[in-house]
Amino acid sequence: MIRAYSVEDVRAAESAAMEGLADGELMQRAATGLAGVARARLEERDSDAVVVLAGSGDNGGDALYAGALLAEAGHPVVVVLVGSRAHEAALAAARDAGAIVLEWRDGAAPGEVRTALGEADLILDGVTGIGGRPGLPDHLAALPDLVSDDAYVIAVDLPSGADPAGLVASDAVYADETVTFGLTKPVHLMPPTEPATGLLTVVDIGVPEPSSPAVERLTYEDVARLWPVPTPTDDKYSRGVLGVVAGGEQYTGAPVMNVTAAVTAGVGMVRYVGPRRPTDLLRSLVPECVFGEGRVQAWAIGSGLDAENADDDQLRVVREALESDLPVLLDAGGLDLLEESRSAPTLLTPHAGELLRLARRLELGDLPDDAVRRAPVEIARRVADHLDVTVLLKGAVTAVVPPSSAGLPVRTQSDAPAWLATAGSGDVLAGLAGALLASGLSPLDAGSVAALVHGVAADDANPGGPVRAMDVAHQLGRTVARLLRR
Ligand SMILES: NC(=O)C1=CN([C@@H]2O[C@H](COP(=O)(O)OP(=O)(O)OC[C@H]3O[C@@H](n4cnc5c(N)ncnc54)[C@H](O)[C@@H]3O)[C@@H](O)[C@H]2O)[C@@H](O)CC1
Repeated sequence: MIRAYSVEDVRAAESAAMEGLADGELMQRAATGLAGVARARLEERDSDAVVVLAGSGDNGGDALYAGALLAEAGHPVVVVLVGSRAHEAALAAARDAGAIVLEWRDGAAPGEVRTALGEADLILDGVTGIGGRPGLPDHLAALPDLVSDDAYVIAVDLPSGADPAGLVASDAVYADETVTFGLTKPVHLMPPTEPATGLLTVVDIGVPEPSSPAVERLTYEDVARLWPVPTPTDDKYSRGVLGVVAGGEQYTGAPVMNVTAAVTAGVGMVRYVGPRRPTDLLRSLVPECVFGEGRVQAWAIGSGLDAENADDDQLRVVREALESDLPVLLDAGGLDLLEESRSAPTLLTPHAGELLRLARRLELGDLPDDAVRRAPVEIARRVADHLDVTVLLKGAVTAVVPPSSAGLPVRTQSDAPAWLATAGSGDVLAGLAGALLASGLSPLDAGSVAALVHGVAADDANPGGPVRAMDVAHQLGRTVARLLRR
């Protein structure tokens, strides 16, 4: 498990670590680790010229001390001071080591700064760290255009401009790599900010780990730990029966993908409830599936289901499922059918548009069109709290957000190649997560394990290339086996 801690917890842990250490010791450790990574990247890339962007705070201090170490090692270093102040001792160290010092404190970039940025092989971005407000200072808006495409950008602690809490989207430096100190922070793992982080490298500076993370990310080991592996005494019922209510006469593909995914992921049995055409199709395509009502351990409801034109039988079964004490997953059209909170485990799997529609239907505050893009986890949290459900918000970084009442951290996963953004992949995810709910996992575990396995299976199905949803569904069993074997 990868764990990230809130800025307050990071600051408290750093203060605890500083007790008994000489003044500035942690910053020296941070700068030494940062300079070590920077030197390795310069060497790997057979390159030389370094530019240090240094802001007003301690993040600028880290960057300046690292710049001093790189200059001492013989690299040409240009320091660009971009804040109203600079860390004095660190700046003196950089000067003493031979760095050239330029200023770009406001307005357009001076010519010599443009030249330095255009010629840099490696840039250390030390504008803001965990003390940063979201967004770049106005005068740095043009920064991305001034950086050569060939330069390797290392963000110091976090990409400047990105919200340290990872809650809101903003202008930020997009780094190739982020070197963070001691602890991972939410900015590195959350949907609106992770894309700016690049490769994440954690340098140990001796900061103790706080007790409760704000964000978690599952690794392959966690999948091996959480996956419901059958024992010799299991049978198809004890392994979990998933009921699927999906599709209709017009939408026949979604149930095929739900059911194929659940069967391939190894659920004990799947029962499908739906009208004639999807039923006939499933009979020929997924012979393992059984049809009609019966006992189930969880429901996956809503993929390809048009709530307004749904079959009466389907609507009745959905009503009964929602009133039952069984776990329910609601996807796509199923999201329109949830009116109130239920006491049993419930997992919603919207994409951004569906989450916005749902939050608006529930009248959860002022919600402009870009609300979910700007603050995805906050909007998911509003829905989770209002309905007391877990919300899995699908995206390049998928967030699984439990209700605040659960007292659990958000989980985020970014295992999927961009190729997975294709019609039907959400139906596969719903079938997979539903299978895990049926085998007894909590909504948080089912959602996060499903998100990881879904993403890895997409890559396994066709590494580095396009992938169709059905291929992901067919790949699931082999990917699970691979992850369990590790
Ligand atoms: N506290 C510690 O023990 C350690 C801190 N370290 C470094 O210290 C950093 C935190 O330092 P600070 O608390 O000084 O905070 P920062 O260096 O992140 O930034 C604070 C400064 O930037 C300005 N600022 C913030 N947002 C801005 C924006 N959007 N536009 C323009 N200016 C903005 C603030 O007014 C302030 O002057 C960490 O990220 C890390 O890099 C490391 O040296 C390791 C040890």
